[in-house]
Amino acid sequence: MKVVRVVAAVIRREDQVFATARGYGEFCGQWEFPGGKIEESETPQQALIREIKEELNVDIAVGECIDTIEYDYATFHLSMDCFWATIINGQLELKEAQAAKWLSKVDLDSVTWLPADILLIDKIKKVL
Ligand SMILES: Nc1nc2c([nH]c(=O)n2[C@H]2C[C@H](O)[C@@H](COP(=O)(O)OP(=O)(O)OP(=O)(O)O)O2)c(=O)[nH]1
Repeated sequence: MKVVRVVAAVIRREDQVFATARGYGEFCGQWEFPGGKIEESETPQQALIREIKEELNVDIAVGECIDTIEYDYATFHLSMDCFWATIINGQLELKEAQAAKWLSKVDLDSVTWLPADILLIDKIKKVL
């Protein structure tokens, strides 16, 4: 099966994390952490800084890796490196997402996550 390597940022502000709803495609309307595919020659951290600038127009500092999520979708295998991140410059703008929310621990179950993200949410809950 095709392997898609993705990187995602769990942007943190005090006890909240920033989630976005997909604005297009197969998973339109479902919630995720901003990020995208790692291009050849990029490190995961470089890919994450680039994607967040493209999608949200802010600069981030990339922190520790939370987990690498491995998940089989119907047509591909997802391998997703998930990092803590903080905004270091700029105001959030939604360039691609249809909606966004800052979620605290008790709000994490209130949105419909992409299937692969369920595995990550438990880890985030332990830290928030
Ligand atoms: N960014 C992101 N992608 C996720 C998450 N969970 C999850 O299953 N995915 C999947 C959905 C997509 O199949 C893939 C990410 O691809 P993408 O479409 O965002 O990447 P991209 O912007 O580089 O690609 P493209 O649309 O330009 O082709 O990973 C998540 O939390 N964040």
